[in-house]
Amino acid sequence: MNPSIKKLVRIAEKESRLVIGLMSGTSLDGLDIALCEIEGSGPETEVSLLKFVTKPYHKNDRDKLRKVTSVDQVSLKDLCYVHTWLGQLHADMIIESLFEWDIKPEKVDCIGSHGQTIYHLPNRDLNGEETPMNSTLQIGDGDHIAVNTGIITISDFRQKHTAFGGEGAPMAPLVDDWLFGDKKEHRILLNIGGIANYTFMPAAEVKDLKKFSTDTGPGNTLIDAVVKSRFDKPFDKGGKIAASGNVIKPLLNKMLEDEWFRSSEEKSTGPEYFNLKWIKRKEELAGFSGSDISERDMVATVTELTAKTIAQNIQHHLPEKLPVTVYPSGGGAHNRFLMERISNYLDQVEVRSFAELGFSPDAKEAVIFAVLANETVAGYGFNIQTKYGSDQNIHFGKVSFPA
Ligand SMILES: Nc1ncnc2c1ncn2[C@@H]1O[C@H](COP(=O)(O)OP(=O)(O)OP(=O)(O)O)[C@@H](O)[C@H]1O
Ligand SMILES: CC(=O)N[C@H]1[C@@H]2OC[C@@H](O2)[C@@H](O)[C@@H]1O[C@H](C)C(=O)O
Repeated sequence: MNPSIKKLVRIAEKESRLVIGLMSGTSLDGLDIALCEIEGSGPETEVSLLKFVTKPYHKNDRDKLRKVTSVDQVSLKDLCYVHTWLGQLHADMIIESLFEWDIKPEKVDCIGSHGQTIYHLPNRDLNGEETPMNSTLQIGDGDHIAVNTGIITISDFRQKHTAFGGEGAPMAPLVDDWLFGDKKEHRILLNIGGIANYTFMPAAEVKDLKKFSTDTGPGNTLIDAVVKSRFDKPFDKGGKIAASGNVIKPLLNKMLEDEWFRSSEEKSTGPEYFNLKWIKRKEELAGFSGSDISERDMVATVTELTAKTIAQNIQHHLPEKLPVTVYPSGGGAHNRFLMERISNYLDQVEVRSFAELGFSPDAKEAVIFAVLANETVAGYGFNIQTKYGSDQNIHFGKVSFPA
């Protein structure tokens, strides 16, 4: 037997595994690395987060990634190179972190790597011609991570989802209830990354309510884009700029009329859709020209749009008056003004710190990819509700061996 397969079987049979989860999000701030001890699989999965770090991308790294991420035109030469280079960079970051934590790579059973989404194209894409299939593309090659760390690596999780007719996102909801569901409390896990998404997990004791999850639209992506282009800062710390501006109502209303917000089913999106060009189109539709709206008012307006679209989506899917607790994660949870605005719209919910669920909110997505990898190696997989996938269990990701 291939010795690598033999090793994989041994790992699958262990009672608990040491798994590294990796997430490189849309805001390109760095690579999140979560070292987890995972016992069991499926709904019985238990995770202890042993170590967590975000290894920041240097400016040069970020520039390389920006050249190929969410852009319409790309040089194939750049793309080919960045795919390999990023796998190598992630491997280096893992080795460096393990060294800093004084943990030998041989101790780690496997890595679950999300990679970098460079384009996300659900067929509902509304920017131009409709595509007949959902597609999405993540780079940062798994073989390079496996070879350069010596650790079995599972990567490219989203393709199987699209192969089964799904949009390839959001995937966190697949395991959110295993890790964070509660018997008595109705919970919402709200992640505000570049894009915002949430999972509504009804209390397990209540049988007639269903889990629901979706992207809600922009998280930090429009706020960051405006702040970067008009203030030359990476983001609006604490939402201070937004708090000092006025919401331009006619523009906000034009934005809210966007077709993407209309459908109330589970859906996904990305910065390919919500970006500066999108804002410019809405300005024109509302009868403004580029210089009519002050920088601060523009940040206030896109912050209000973000808050309102998150809150409206949640409200639409919650049974009236149901008491729900929201646990926010992702960088946007640090934007105090944005969080205040969301709470303002949602009077039936209580907001509590995600840390009460056991670990830092910043680690959540990396932990999710550790759990998805654990499931690929040792679990029964997922019965997902897509066009073709409701009567069989499927696993996500591709396995790369170090040799
Ligand atoms: N103190 C803060 N105040 C306001 N915003 C903040 C703060 N800290 C982080 N953010 C926001 O969070 C962003 C980073 O969030 P995060 O790391 O969750 O995104 P990501 O993982 O790249 O996104 P995604 O989940 O969409 O892939 C920053 O770009 C910024 O907009
Ligand atoms: C295509 C892609 O990378 N989507 C990300 C992104 O970041 C947040 C939101 O948009 C979500 O759809 C997804 O990530 C999380 C981890 C998910 O799949 O659940």
